[in-house]
Amino acid sequence: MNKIEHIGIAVNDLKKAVITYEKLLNSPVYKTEEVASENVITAFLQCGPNKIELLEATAIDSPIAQFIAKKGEGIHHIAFEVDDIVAEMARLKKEGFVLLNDIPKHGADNKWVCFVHPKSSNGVLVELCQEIK
Ligand SMILES: CC[C@@H](C(=O)O)C(=O)SCCNC(=O)CCNC(=O)[C@H](O)C(C)(C)COP(=O)(O)OP(=O)(O)OC[C@H]1O[C@@H](n2cnc3c(N)ncnc32)[C@H](O)[C@@H]1OP(=O)(O)O
Ligand SMILES: [Co+2]
Repeated sequence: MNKIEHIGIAVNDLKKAVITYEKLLNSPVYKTEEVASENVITAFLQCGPNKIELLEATAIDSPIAQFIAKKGEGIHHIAFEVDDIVAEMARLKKEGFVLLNDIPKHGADNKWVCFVHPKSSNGVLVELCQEIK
């Protein structure tokens, strides 16, 4: 894995969270994008070399709605950049990690993504991201 690609934060109200994080980071949102397959709407901010992804649920069965119902707003996942997501998925599967999708899914910000179950990674939901070229 190359580096942390983004940190995902689950929020109740994206518009309000954008105002808060733009003030906090002193940096504007550079992209908002709905990902219908995940039932989320996202907003991205840059903080130096790092990215923050704010996520609001667009449906009650969204993973974000379920997370907030159980744990409240907060850090939802850490995403790591990889060069070859299929190879990395195979490596992690062989190491015994539980992958939440068998083939890469289309994520936000022009990425292929795959999730690792938080029970496999000490209570942290991990996302693998590969840029779509
Ligand atoms: C916008 C696209 C993309 C991007 O490009 O960046 C995204 O980031 S999309 C983000 C939203 N999508 C996802 O999260 C997809 C993957 N997530 C899932 O498949 C599920 O949310 C889950 C992780 C399997 C949890 O679903 P749930 O129905 O609750 O599953 P389980 O019953 O198997 O497990 C429950 C267990 O896990 C704890 N949990 C749930 N979510 C998280 C989390 N984000 N971080 C840490 N722990 C989490 C939950 O509290 C339960 O724990 P126990 O109560 O102790 O059993
Ligand atoms: Co993400």
